[in-house]
Amino acid sequence: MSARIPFSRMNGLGNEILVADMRGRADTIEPQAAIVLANDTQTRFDQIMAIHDPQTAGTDAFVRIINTDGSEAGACGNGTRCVVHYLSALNGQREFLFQTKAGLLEARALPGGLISVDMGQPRFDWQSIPLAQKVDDTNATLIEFPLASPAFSRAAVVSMGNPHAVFFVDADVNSIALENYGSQLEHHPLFPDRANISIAQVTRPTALTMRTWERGVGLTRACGSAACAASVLAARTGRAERRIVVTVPGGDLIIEWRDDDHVIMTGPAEWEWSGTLDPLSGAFDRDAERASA
Ligand SMILES: N[C@H](CCC[C@H](N)C(=O)O)C(=O)O
Repeated sequence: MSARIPFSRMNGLGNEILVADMRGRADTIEPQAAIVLANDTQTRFDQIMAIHDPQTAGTDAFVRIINTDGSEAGACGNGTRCVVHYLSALNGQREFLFQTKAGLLEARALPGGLISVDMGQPRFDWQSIPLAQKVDDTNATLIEFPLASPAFSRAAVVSMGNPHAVFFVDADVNSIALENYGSQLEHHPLFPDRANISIAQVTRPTALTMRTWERGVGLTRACGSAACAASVLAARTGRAERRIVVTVPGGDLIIEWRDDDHVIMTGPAEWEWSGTLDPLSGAFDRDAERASA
């Protein structure tokens, strides 16, 4: 019988996150446990952020990112802010260095409650995204996806530690039925590791609005790494400045693509409730309600 795992149900602008504290343990949350948690209305999640003991000197933790379908990702902006909120509430620490399977992420709890994450440098070369074949990206090539929809068919692509395709549109993103095309595009043969699919409308050089169909999840209310991807691609294609407010269904993020090529994402994280879970069965219980952390 494995000891139960402390976890917190949180969200980053409505991106539903379970933060599981696996530190001091050698086990993981088994796939069947993740399926049970994903199918319970109380614990359904877009991602599980599993905090493990550091694997590299100088880092605070190794963080595994698990999507609803059990697939693992290399980046999760909203989830990383939730991990900062969780750890900072435990011991007051405000500066963190996390390792994920895509690299290192510096993060900081700011005065006033917002959290900023250095999401690293964007990767534009086709092998890093990855794409199944070479695509000339000298001008951030827009790749043609002949779709039934007249609303969008040409995407720019980038990796933020995870693969993103962003379709820039002139229409209100809430008027486009992304759910009708998301799965087909997520699984497009050009994306050997699948891809996160976003539609984005640049409304001013310093503002864009977007929605995302997430790889391994589907439509979500926010996707932090997609907000970074859309901002970088908007700047790279001359649509926007390098510091921009990104509006997603769950709220606003501030994204800055710094001159040192690092992409800084700043936004909130919200604690909802805490409990413990069984890593084998996915059975869980909730702690007595307490004031928000
Ligand atoms: N579904 C994404 C991982 C989570 C990204 C998103 N929740 C974020 O805030 O960045 C992927 O498979 O690449």
